[in-house]
Amino acid sequence: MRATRSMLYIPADSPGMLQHAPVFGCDSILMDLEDAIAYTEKDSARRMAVWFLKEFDFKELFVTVRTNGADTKFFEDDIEAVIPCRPGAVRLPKCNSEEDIRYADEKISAVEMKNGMEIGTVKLHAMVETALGLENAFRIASASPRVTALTLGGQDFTADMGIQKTREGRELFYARGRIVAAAHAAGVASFDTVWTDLNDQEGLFLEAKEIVELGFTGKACIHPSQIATIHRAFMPAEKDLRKALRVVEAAEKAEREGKGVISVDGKMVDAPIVARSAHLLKLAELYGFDREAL
Ligand SMILES: CC(C)(COP(=O)(O)OP(=O)(O)OC[C@H]1O[C@@H](n2cnc3c(N)ncnc32)[C@H](O)[C@@H]1OP(=O)(O)O)[C@@H](O)C(=O)NCCC(=O)NCCSC(=O)C[C@@](O)(CC(=O)O)C(=O)O
Ligand SMILES: [Mg+2]
Repeated sequence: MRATRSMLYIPADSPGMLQHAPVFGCDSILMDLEDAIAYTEKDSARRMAVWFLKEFDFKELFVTVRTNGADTKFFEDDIEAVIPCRPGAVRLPKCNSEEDIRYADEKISAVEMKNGMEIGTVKLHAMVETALGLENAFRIASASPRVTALTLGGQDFTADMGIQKTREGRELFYARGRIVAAAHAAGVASFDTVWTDLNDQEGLFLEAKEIVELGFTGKACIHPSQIATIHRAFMPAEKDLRKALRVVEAAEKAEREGKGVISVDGKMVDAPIVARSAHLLKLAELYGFDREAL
């Protein structure tokens, strides 16, 4: 298991930004060929992406490439160029139905086959960015075993809905809840959308906390300064970790003594509470928490 908390978008036509990617401390990068790239720069951005994927040492970073949409004239060229470079995943924008996934899957498989790669080598992260995509979220997530994540594109989603994106984000509450549940039901990861105000770290933190509580496994970002804030939001509070540890230890002791239901701090503890506590500790350890330090 690897942490997927922070995913830094880097426009694929920015070698200056790309070359610094391994020093920022993010869990992964999203090399963008879609909306961060001007229409006239698509070909040169694609060439730059290929060069970096082949020649540059991204160290431990998981590298995802966001291609242009499956319905654009750039998509096939993107897939043809990028897949042989074996990025960890391709992020497919504006997925409206399982048909988009099947189409992309077929194209990727064909390129993998042509290049002697095992089918399914490059994973697919499906972006839900429209009301139609949201309605089809579970079908999108389960359309192919290649899909390993559902992701929300909040800017496009609000534009599609004809609503405003606010600091509080109430307008995305339903979409977030639906995406996270659809992803979980399909057994894939769920990644939240970007926070665009580079001068509002508090707003970013509150939003990141909320999406962690909803169950998202990661959040995209657009600037290196946002990475630490996202990581802070993903780390459970020390008091919750202490409580989780007490619950897990009490449950282990009860099992040794052949006891059924137990109580911790005056509250009943049953199997789902033990499972939640164990999960919280496991996540915190994945994010660098040392149980012995409590
Ligand atoms: C916003 C800005 C222009 C500001 O630049 P500025 O240069 O003014 O910033 P400064 O503070 O001056 O930078 C200080 C130093 O950091 C370096 N630096 C900055 N950003 C860096 C970075 N990302 N990676 C590495 N390095 C970086 C910079 O090079 C400089 O380095 P140096 O010169 O050496 O000192 C820049 O950040 C940027 O381009 N961001 C990515 C934008 C992007 O990809 N958008 C598309 C994805 S979202 C989308 O499509 C919505 C979505 O589809 C998706 C969804 O939600 O998932 C939906 O529908 O919602
Ligand atoms: Mg978008």
